[in-house]
Amino acid sequence: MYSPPHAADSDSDGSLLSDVSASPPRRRTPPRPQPPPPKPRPRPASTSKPKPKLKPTPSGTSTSAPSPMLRAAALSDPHGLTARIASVSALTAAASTVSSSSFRRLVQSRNPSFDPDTAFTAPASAPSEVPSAVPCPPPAASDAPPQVRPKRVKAPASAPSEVPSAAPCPPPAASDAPPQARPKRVHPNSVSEVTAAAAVEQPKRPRGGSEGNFVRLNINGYGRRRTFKNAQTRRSTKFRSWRWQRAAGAIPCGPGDEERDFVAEALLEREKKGTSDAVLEAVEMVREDPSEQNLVSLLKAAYGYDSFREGQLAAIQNVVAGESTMLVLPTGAGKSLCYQVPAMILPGLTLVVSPLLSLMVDQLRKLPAFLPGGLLASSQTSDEFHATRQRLLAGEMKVLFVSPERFLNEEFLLIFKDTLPISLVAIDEAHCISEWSHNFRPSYLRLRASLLWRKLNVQCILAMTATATTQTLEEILNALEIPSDNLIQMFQIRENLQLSISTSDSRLKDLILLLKSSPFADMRSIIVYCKFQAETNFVCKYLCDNNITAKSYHSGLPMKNRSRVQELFCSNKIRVVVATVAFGMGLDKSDVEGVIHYSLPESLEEYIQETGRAGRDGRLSHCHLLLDSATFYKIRSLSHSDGVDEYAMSKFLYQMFSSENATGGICSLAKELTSRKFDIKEEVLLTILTQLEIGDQQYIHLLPQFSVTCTLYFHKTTPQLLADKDILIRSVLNRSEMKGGNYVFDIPRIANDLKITMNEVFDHLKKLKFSGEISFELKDTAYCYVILKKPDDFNALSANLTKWLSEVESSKIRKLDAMFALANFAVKGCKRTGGCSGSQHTPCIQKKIMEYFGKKDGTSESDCRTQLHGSSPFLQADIKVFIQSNSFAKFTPRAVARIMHGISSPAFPSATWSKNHFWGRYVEVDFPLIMEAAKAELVKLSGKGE
Ligand SMILES: Nc1ncnc2c1ncn2[C@@H]1O[C@H](COP(=O)(O)OP(=O)(O)OP(=O)(O)O)[C@@H](O)[C@H]1O
Repeated sequence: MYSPPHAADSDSDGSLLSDVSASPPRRRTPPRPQPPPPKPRPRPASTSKPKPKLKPTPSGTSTSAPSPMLRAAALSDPHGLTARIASVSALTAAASTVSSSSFRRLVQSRNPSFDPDTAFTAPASAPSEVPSAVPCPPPAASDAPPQVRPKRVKAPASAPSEVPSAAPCPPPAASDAPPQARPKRVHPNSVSEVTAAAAVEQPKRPRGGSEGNFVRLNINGYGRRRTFKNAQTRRSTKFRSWRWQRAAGAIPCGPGDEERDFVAEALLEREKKGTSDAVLEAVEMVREDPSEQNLVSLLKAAYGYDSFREGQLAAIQNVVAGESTMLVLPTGAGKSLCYQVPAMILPGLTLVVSPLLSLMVDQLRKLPAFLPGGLLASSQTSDEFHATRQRLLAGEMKVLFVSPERFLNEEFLLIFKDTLPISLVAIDEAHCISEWSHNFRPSYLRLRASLLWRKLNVQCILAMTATATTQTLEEILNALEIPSDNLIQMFQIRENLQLSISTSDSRLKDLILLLKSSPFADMRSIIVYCKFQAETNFVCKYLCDNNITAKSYHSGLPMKNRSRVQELFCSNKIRVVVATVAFGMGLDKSDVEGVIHYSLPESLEEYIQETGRAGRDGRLSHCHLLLDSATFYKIRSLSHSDGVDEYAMSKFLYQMFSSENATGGICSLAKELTSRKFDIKEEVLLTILTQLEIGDQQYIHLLPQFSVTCTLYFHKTTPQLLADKDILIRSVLNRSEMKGGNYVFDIPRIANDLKITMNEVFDHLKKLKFSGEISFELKDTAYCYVILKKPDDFNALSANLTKWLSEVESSKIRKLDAMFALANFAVKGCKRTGGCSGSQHTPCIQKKIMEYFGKKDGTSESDCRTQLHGSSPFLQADIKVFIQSNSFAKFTPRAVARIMHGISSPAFPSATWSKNHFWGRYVEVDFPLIMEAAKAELVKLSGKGE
């Protein structure tokens, strides 16, 4: 058996707001060559020829074309800030002075009373160890012993391009520059290497992890050559300019890597399909009269299908008529068609909100050719973002896929303000909006009708999901202000699935047995679902050792490997995929014949969704669940990893709204540090912050996440001299701490001082860096927010929030209990009448599922029958020994209970605590019981201590 799982093992692509990784891990891009910041290098031999140094050209004499940086900046600055700051060449030596003066104008325009000469006290003179524009040592002879290299600073997680060179030397000579980074890789089909190179040189905007763990992709499909195989493709639509532009390389190419290639190919594949006259004519007909007949003609012309499936026509007609609609269709029933067809018909843009990048990429790939699409994710470079924006503004895109986190980004929202009409917002996996759903995501919480109407002027909303209880549906309808009459709901489990369950004391052996006997032995495509990432690898290896070829799939694997597994599976080259829940969303393989649940699903919703991957072609398919109570206890334990104590909540709120944090100013909370300090998981912190923004009383305005701690290195001018010319540097010098001889400061604090945004601070630093004056390093990704109102009653607020979180936790546990109760009923309670026989329980499972989804909170009476052990006679004594033997740690009752259950938490991570003798020892005892026992013991001990 594998060792007890902990948070890091699990994987549910967002199915838990807690212990599991919601989405694929972000892949770090390798550090790129830095434009000016120099590196200390060994002296060249005195005999060697002096190499020409790169000298900045005086601005007045420069005749060269504008730098790529400036060209890109012109595209990329919605506020015109870049243009103002860098109106004179940023490459010139005088650039810092020039940009400083325009920056000064910016600051004064924001803050008319601001007087830079009096706003700050004179900057403290730099301590002697400050590397203030120290002249670079003369080049060393090549055979001389190399000088000690200053320690290289590790690239900050969120801004890989900002790796500073620690030494204050001028830029190195171009010719002898050592290789600083991996050579740039350009997509073989790159349309324009020049523009690709420009993109490479571009310093990047720092990003936090605000959009989940998305990998970085060129999701706009640049860097490939457009081939017109079909003459009809060329002639047709109003979107032609977009295609020609790209073919001509007018749209810059991003640097290619394997992931980009993968997406580019997906887009190419889509475009090859072409557009026909029949489609255009059919669209015109529907615009004139959206009758069933015309819509079916369009369906035939565009997709080749003869008729709509159940629910599709009604949903499409509603949307085309501008009526917001909630659509619940089983997996594989064809929900995508319900936004694609309206996107062809409606005049404006269709925005599709999707929870996972991989899902967006799949959906983008599946868009028909006549629907030009694009994608915006946080992992994109600012070039890619601005290129997409250009296409949007030019009306060259009909469908845009975005992650829910985009709605935090003002720059994104501004694209649509007044100019770009959005005809439809389609929210995929809409159940993520509801905290009562099986897959709640805090970032979905912000998707309210008020935001969509107010900020985006959206004309219609289509919410789509495959599974939702009545309570979840009510919440979605409320949040999106969809009239309940516009709920279109089909039965949630397909009739062609044979469902069976058996108890298992030895799941591995039983799995082998299952796979080697009928009906699974004859199947070509089977998915085995596991709960934890480590489990998938382990099970996969076991299958392979037993001559069953299998591959594992989970979100911890590199994107490339995942795509490969999916590809091989779809082309029937792998028979068995052992996967976490990450496998399946967007998987459109119609002939999966079997689904085996090696681990108990966390809810009936999850069970339906995963079994729904089988038999999408309508043929009889089989789904089997291996039930063991050990897994149930483990998963149930993990459900307690999100809970927060009222005490911790109130301390957290006091810090958020502390007197240092003024109303109206930008505040920040470093994610990792805050999470550890209050022992609250990062996802839960985000949930609390979102709740403070969208609750009855709006306390804060949430900003995108940002790396807020900046370390500054000066290279040319001394800090004081630069501060005289540049008010931002002046503010920095005033607000910095000296660490290791460098200036370290908090970006929000500078932004507040100068009354500008954090992006504006960052843009200005970039300008100075580009002129060779400075380099900088960013770290500490933080939640950023502006306080709108401080709470009047902290205690009441923390009590409310704690109660709400505890209800969410209970709801999650109830869902798991309902799943367990159903499985238990099938194997123990079912009388095997009415069609059930042996381990086959399709009728009774279907009946229970109907009951579950019919009830308001999705639970049934049998849920309470879940038998957790009562307290153990040794519990109290063990807790006492545990606390006493770890007296160095500051325990709360919750922390003790988590350790006894083997649950990792930010302050008590499994890496440290799983070695403890008591780790996971009481996993079968009810969590609240352990908390109570721990509380009693802690009170006793603190009484003795006094
Ligand atoms: N009216 C139709 N006739 C025939 N096939 C259809 C029809 N509508 C959709 N399909 C096909 O059904 C398949 C599944 O569609 P789609 O991916 O949109 O399902 P879905 O409901 O979004 O599934 P999931 O919940 O898994 O994302 C696709 O291959 C699609 O082309």
